[in-house]
Amino acid sequence: MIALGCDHGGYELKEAIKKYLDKQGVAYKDFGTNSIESVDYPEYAEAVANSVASKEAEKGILVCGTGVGMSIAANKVPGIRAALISDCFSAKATREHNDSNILCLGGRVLGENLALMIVEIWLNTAYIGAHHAKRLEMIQKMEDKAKK
Ligand SMILES: O=C(CO)[C@H](O)[C@H](O)[C@H](O)COP(=O)(O)O
Repeated sequence: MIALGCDHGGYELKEAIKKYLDKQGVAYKDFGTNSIESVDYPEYAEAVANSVASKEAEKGILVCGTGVGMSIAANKVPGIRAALISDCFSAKATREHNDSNILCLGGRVLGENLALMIVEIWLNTAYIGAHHAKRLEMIQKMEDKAKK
């Protein structure tokens, strides 16, 4: 299951992503928001990040105006590797190298076609491990130190 969340700046793109996931038969849980009425993105970032960190969701997708606020907020939750992506190369690389578990997108930045291409690549690319695993372990150690 994919956890989805957005603020008012990402609402339209989140709805387009839902239609895409429906067509692909991919299950999702929509954590809102559910209109273009102004809301505060950290609330939705936290809900989606908690769903991913607790393993309720396999991955998450967050959309705000730029994707920046969502990525900053989601990355505060231990275990989250949220990646703000606006191109296809990085969509593939962040799955292969970073094992990113949340994709952040800018609803006011990306056209719908490019955004959906990024979603498709990101959802369908596997983490390759190998020498990248050491780097993820280093990030994990940073989180462990911050907890103390
Ligand atoms: O958090 C953001 C920027 O880092 C998002 O783009 C928000 O959607 C944006 O800040 C919302 O702005 P608004 O003036 O409240 O519409």
